[in-house]
Amino acid sequence: MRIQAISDLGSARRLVVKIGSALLVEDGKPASDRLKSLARDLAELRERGTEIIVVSSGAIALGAARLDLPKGGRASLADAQAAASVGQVALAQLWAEALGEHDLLAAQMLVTLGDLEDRRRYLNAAATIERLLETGAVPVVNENDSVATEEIRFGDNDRLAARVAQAARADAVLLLSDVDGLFDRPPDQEGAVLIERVEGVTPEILAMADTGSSSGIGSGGMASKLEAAKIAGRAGIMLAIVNGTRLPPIASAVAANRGTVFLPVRSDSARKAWLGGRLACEGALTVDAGCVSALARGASLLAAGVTRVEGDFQRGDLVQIDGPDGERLGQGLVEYNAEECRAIMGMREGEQEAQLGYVPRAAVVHRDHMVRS
Ligand SMILES: Nc1ncnc2c1ncn2[C@@H]1O[C@H](COP(=O)(O)OP(=O)(O)O)[C@@H](O)[C@H]1O
Ligand SMILES: N[C@@H](CCC(=O)OP(=O)(O)O)C(=O)O
Repeated sequence: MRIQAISDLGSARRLVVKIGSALLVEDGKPASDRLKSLARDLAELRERGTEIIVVSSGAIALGAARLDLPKGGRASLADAQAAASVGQVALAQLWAEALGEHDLLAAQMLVTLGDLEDRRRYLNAAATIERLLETGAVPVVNENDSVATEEIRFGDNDRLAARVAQAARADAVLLLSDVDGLFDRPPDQEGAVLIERVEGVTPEILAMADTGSSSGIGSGGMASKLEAAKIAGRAGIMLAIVNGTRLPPIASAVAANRGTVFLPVRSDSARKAWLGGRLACEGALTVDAGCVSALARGASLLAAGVTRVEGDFQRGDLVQIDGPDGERLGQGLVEYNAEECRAIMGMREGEQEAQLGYVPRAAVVHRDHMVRS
């Protein structure tokens, strides 16, 4: 069944539920009533046949309090990593107890960006989730903050939740936040209006989100939720943002049918969805206007159309593809390393072999390994 509305969520075959720090941690302590109420909601969904995967924030907020470290953006990376190490133990214990009250077994999965960027590791994570669900356990996922560095981390569990939903082939992602959904401007501004339904995360939609978290605890903000909606949408997965402050968090939101629903506008193949949801480009190729038209027709990216090469990437790495004005056109797996790309850019096929020293490949980025933004 395609999930088209918040009121449909109870019919989802497989649902990823993400809960932010601002809901789970209050003044450095667990919001126990809310966690217990959420666990009851999840147990009821399970009873009715929905498989559940939880993505839970809160490790840094809990750990920072226990270590008496600065919270939010003021914390250093080392502080955040130390806090996450301490907080994750507490967070896992809280989930084990809350789900255990309903005879549900919590299964902790800590993932790094690389676990979902690398295709082999992505499929490995997908297999683990599948096996856990088969056993009846409830995967409780968080970023492995204690080892994530600035450059290679999700940094927010919204996009992580969308990537987990892709890997798990879920029907929907539910982001529980401290706001009713996406408003046409930051909700504290005069006249802000709730956007109830979005089909396609356009630049206009992205512009509505003021980055950063209002709670000062969370790190995702609305911008990361919109990026998450784009990632989910590529895989044909609906994403909803609802207010999780009311108890019971999910049942209240489903009954009210209030929030923002992002409906998928395409359904790439599983591999293309994985490729489109990748977040870590190792370089960028700028192409000319002729190439922009060719890519729009579904062609591969040829060296003749490349006007600029940025980064120091290897063959097989993910690179961003930009138009002449810097607009992001898409991303894909590059067939040459950066040095070779610089050597053959702008050249027709016949000129390339002399530069490469071997017969050139069909394209710089083949259309089968490319997704458009
Ligand atoms: N256009 C917008 N619509 C809704 N919320 C917005 C918007 N722009 C900024 N925000 C802020 O984003 C916050 C939600 O993000 P965040 O605090 O990270 O929550 P979470 O802990 O769920 O990730 C809201 O509390 C709100 O103040
Ligand atoms: N991995 C981090 C959560 C990062 C995050 O996305 O937080 P939030 O914006 O509160 O959902 C933690 O456990 O604290």
